[in-house]
Amino acid sequence: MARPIIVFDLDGTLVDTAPDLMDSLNHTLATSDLPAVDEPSFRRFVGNGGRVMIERAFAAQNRPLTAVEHDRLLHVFLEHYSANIPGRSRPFPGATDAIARFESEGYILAICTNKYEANSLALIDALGLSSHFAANCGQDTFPFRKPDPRHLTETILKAGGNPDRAVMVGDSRTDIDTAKAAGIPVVAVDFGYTDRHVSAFDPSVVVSHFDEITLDLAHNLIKSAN
Ligand SMILES: O=C(O)COP(=O)(O)O
Ligand SMILES: [Mg+2]
Repeated sequence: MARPIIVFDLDGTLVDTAPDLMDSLNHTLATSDLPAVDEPSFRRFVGNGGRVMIERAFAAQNRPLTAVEHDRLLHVFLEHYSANIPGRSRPFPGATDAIARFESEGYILAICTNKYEANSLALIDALGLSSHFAANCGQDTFPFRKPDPRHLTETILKAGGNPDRAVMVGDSRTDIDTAKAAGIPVVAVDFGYTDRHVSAFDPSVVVSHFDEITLDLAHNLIKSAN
């Protein structure tokens, strides 16, 4: 039987990137004379990549944003963010133990993120975690991205996995919608970046710590999905 696969979202799930994303967003907004966003606002803006984050920050202040300015700001954001990797970003408590747990059980591990692929690769590398992941697919890896379910299914295939023997772990509505559209069970963590509690989006299960993502839980989710 094919090896099972566990696919992690990155920002707000595997790694607490909020301090750095927020620094870069605020640096970017300052170049347009917009005030800095606070943490609760940031949590509403993140989840669909840098371009959408900037768009939402402008919309929240009722500030118009031209396409040219949007492009310029995305460039400023990405320059600042990529120059500061890994910054203060660290894996969430229990994340590296969970990686070891699933790896030693023979699971394939992968990342499916709406970060740009280069930034996802650089961050995971800077944290010394690259060797654990068979695939690390960002918003620009394929011509589609979360919530398009193909971002998840193609990540699984690229990692050498089988979508019928897969489980996703994510922190946002985007992840949950993606996994559900792909017919793949999804564990929602409740410590990530979302303005509404993840239970509102009807994931397979909600956990508050990586220790709760046991081998039994993953096994049962995969079994019940088939
Ligand atoms: O950077 C974002 O906006 C989202 O990234 P994620 O898909 O890893 O949560
Ligand atoms: Mg996320």
